[in-house]
Amino acid sequence: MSYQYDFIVIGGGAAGLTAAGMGANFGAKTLMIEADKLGGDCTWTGCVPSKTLLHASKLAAGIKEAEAFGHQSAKPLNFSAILKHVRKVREEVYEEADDPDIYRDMGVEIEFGTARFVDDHTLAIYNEEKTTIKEVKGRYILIATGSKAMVPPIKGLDEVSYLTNESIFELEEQPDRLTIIGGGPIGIEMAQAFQRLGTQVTVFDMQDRILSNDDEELAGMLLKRLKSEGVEFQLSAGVNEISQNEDGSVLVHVEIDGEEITQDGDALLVAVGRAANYKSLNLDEAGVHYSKRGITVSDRCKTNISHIYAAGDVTGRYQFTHMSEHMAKVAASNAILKVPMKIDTEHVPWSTYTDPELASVGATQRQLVENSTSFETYRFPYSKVDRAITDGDTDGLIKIFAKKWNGKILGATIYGKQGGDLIGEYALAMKNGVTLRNIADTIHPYPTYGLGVRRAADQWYVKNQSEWMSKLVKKVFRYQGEIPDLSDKNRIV
Ligand SMILES: Cc1cc2nc3c(=O)[nH]c(=O)nc-3n(C[C@H](O)[C@H](O)[C@H](O)COP(=O)(O)OP(=O)(O)OC[C@H]3O[C@@H](n4cnc5c(N)ncnc54)[C@H](O)[C@@H]3O)c2cc1C
Ligand SMILES: NC(=O)c1ccc[n+]([C@@H]2O[C@H](COP(=O)([O-])OP(=O)(O)OC[C@H]3O[C@@H](n4cnc5c(N)ncnc54)[C@H](O)[C@@H]3O)[C@@H](O)[C@H]2O)c1
Repeated sequence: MSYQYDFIVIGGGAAGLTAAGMGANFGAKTLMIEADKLGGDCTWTGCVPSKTLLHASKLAAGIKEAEAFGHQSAKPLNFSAILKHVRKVREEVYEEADDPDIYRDMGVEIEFGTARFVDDHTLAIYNEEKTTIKEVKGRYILIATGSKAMVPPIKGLDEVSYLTNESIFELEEQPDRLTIIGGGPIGIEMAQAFQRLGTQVTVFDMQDRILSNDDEELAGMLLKRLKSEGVEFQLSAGVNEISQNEDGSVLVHVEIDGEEITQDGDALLVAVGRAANYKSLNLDEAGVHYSKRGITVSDRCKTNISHIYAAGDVTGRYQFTHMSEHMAKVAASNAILKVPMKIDTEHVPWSTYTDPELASVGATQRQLVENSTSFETYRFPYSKVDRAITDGDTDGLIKIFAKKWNGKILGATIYGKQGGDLIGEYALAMKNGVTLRNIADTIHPYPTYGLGVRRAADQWYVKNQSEWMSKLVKKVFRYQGEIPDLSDKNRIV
């Protein structure tokens, strides 16, 4: 069979862009098909606008803090100007990283339109009027069509106006009161951003905690911080119904502990998870297997059809930009280069970009306990990180889960300033077999937050210091001092 293309990539988000670039780089005749604009969720409706808004809200909080130091107050903030700035930054990122010409220069051909399978090697590309523009055949095909906000089956939701990540960054007017359903990363980041910009935020979650994929203790610290900033939380809250007042405000009817409460808000954000984008693809024509969660792939990002791969959010596995890129690399390596590569499931880092940040890598404490893995927890509070003290925010804690006898790191989690950046050091260490002892013995500059990473690793030495060894040293060298009390298991040095 002859194919027009060696490699066809459907979707031009983080996964698609990475894979298409790789394909062209290795001489595969590559076509990328995109239904909208290159850049996908991350650039337009996800990471970039959310992180820009969080930064704007951090500045707003900083202005308030500066007033306490005697600085003159700035002008009241202009919400629509802030949102305009958010949208401008998106354009900048697009021009710098996602502009089609960047990819054309790499040798990638691009077609704008929606792709659907005609058979397992053929795709029809159609426009908004549903007219087929052309049909293309590819030897290898990568599906990277991402995800969109999941709409939960709550009574009345389809009759009210509500926001998702696709519409929240298009707001022109600031809501006085914002109700958020969902205490996951999207709900929590937006809760802090809007609260700091002056909106009264209330978050509802059906679980009894927020950020359920993160360490319970650290997520609890973040919850406390957000409450202290004025965000209201209703947890273990099952939303029964949603309705709208005549003035446009949205009523959320919730049951908590058997009691009905009604929350009135000027706007409602629904952030209860993601739904994979596969319905437009006609997967049955290609025989590709999928479930409600997304397209089923192996650890090599291969579907059940040997020449069709899938990567990123559409697989429903790890819904992060860096994992979309990583999966795309795995898929392209296997398809184009025939280099067997698997998804690195053991060293996945993630971070929620609140202030302070909450970041993790590797196994969580809960996973280790569930798997009956033996481990020790090494803790180090930000109140002992000098840089946190000089910056005036010591709210934070580093926790490392590691093997006691050799300091092998199994997982790490950080709640505190720069947590998202710091977690990369543990990811690098874990991936390359660097132990807590190695980190403890590595010189880190003073006074940085990174020094906290080293001092947390020092705790491995502290916990492994035994009384008999200290006594032996004292005896051999005939020292005169007292051996400190080493019996306190929670001693932090
Ligand atoms: C508010 C928010 C904040 C986030 N913040 C972070 C963060 O800080 N860090 C992080 O790592 N992750 C973050 N994420 C997650 C991140 O945005 C996604 O994991 C990532 O963008 C997924 O990339 P992707 O390539 O798989 O899909 P997408 O970026 O969604 O790209 C899929 C592309 O496929 C196109 N497409 C769909 N169907 C078709 C079709 N049939 N034919 C042709 N094209 C099609 C779409 O138009 C889209 O451009 C955030 C998400 C949200 C919603
Ligand atoms: N910083 C980041 O890396 C970042 C930021 C935002 C989003 N993301 C990605 O996007 C994904 C989606 O984020 P998300 O926050 O929408 O989803 P999520 O699945 O992570 O969290 C959804 C929350 O909504 C709650 N929920 C679900 N249905 C509910 C209902 N009917 N009533 C009340 N609560 C309900 C769940 O208990 C959960 O806590 C994340 O998992 C993450 O992969 C990443």
